[in-house]
Amino acid sequence: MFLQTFETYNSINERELKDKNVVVIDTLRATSVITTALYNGAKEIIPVSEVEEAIELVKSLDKKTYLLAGERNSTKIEGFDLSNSPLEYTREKVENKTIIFTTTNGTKALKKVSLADNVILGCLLNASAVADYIFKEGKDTIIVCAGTEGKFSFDDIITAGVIYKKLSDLMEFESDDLSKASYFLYKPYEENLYEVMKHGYHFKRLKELGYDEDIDFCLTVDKFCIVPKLINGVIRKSEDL
Ligand SMILES: O=C(O)[C@H](CS(=O)(=O)O)OP(=O)(O)O
Ligand SMILES: [Mg+2]
Repeated sequence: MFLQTFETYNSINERELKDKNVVVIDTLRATSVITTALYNGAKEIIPVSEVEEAIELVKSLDKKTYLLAGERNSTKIEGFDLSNSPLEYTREKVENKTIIFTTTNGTKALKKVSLADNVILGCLLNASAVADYIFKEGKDTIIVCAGTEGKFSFDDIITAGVIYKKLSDLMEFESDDLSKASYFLYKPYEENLYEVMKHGYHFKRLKELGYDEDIDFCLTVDKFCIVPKLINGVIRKSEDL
């Protein structure tokens, strides 16, 4: 098995994704939100790139069955039901709902890889479940970090390093330099991820906005043992597919 890591989705050549596992990471906060929503009983999440697309899509849906969710500039979009804070995705709110979801980085990364035939979502919350999935699938794997505003983002690369470490506990594999770099960046801080995460632009931005509880939640390793999977533009728990 060969593991390759991309620091953002911009540099992805979709033809490289065929017949591979693709893991999309947006730890702060989109893939953490999606993992939490599915764990709390959401039926499915439909990622869309643009706000207008989300609003158009729900016109054909029964209002009782869906929620409009996401952010722009890290804050809830006017008229939407939920923001991009995982703490809002409680069972009471999301159970059995279809969530139409758009964010700045994560949903764009998901759209970019949507033609691949095996796309899963990773974050710190489900890192071990993702490593276990990759191990069982046994296929060459590409980790796609959403990044922040098209650039390298600490939070995503550190998460890739955590998944690398957990995968190396399960199997032997070869990897590219960025995969190795993600591991060596993470390893000295494995007992306290804050000590490295706190230097990241995205972390600092969310902290300045007062999203401390979101950060604490998203930096919790292995809170959930589920793996979200994107098939035909819809994300559901892989365990239910
Ligand atoms: O809401 C977030 O955390 C970010 C938006 S920003 O980069 O902080 O403006 O969106 P995400 O798509 O979850 O990275
Ligand atoms: Mg992010």
